[in-house]
Amino acid sequence: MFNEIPIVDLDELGLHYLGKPWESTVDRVAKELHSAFSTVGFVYLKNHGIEQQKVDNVFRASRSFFQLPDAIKDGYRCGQPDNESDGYTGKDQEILDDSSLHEIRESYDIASPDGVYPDKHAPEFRKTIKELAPELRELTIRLLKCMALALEEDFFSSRHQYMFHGADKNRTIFRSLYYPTLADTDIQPGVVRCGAHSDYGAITLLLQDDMGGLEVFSRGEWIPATPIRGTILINLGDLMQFWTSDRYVATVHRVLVPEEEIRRRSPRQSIAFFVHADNGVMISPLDGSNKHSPVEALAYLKSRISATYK
Ligand SMILES: O=C(O)CCC(=O)C(=O)O
Ligand SMILES: [Fe+2]
Repeated sequence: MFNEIPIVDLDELGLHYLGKPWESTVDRVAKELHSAFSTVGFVYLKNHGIEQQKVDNVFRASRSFFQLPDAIKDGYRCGQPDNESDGYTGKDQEILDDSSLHEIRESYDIASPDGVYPDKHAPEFRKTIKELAPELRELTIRLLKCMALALEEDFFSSRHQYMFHGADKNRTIFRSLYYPTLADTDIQPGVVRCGAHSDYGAITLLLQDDMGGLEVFSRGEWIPATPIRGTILINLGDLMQFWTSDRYVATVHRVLVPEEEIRRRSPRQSIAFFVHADNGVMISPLDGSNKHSPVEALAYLKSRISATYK
């Protein structure tokens, strides 16, 4: 079926493979990504070479942080002078869809391996993220190279040199997301886990637990992005849509309050690796068209963040 999220097998492009990948594999993956990004805008990657154990370790360490009392978590709030990009965001502090009454979601952001971690209260958090995030970075470089091939541009990876090297150079963020259990009073119109939005940057790598709930708006309908264990979901952000003159789409997605009581009573976790171009990169349409006005990567991100942080 056309309106489905395809699964792309990375084969020797996965991190487990150390040699040079076959040209035929690179061509196939480039074509499959191109076709998915020009239509549904989301794709599952399999055989990416990142061990599930590393993902599960981040989920476990994150849970031990998110289950702490609010007063402790608030001590790590993001957006403080000494903690501008890294740190905690609580319920309703980031509203992605203006029509939401509440967005019941918490998150913790890290912008570099040596960022600000809640070591005192969640001692495993740092170690588990330092094991996973650099692998997501490496996988991203491989994906960007493939994407550039399909667009006949050897381009994107050189615009992302400082990915996950710190917010002063690049705003790529490793985000651990936590959707707490919901009370009966939360079951009302306008209350969601994550309001409908498109991501802001170039691409997003998303790892979900098995609770489900993510939906993707494609061809006029919401389709579920059902978790497939061992895969990573990839979607595009607005800047990649601008860059490609809308050939690639930054698909809108959301996470609603689950209908089944059992799922409302369970927390949900996910990890997003939001990939941004280096701060000073000017994003203008690669085909030379004037479909979008040039915009600086960092300026665009700041304008979106200031519209969503409360
Ligand atoms: O938790 C999810 O599955 C999606 C989160 C998301 O879309 C976001 O934080 O941008
Ligand atoms: Fe998103």
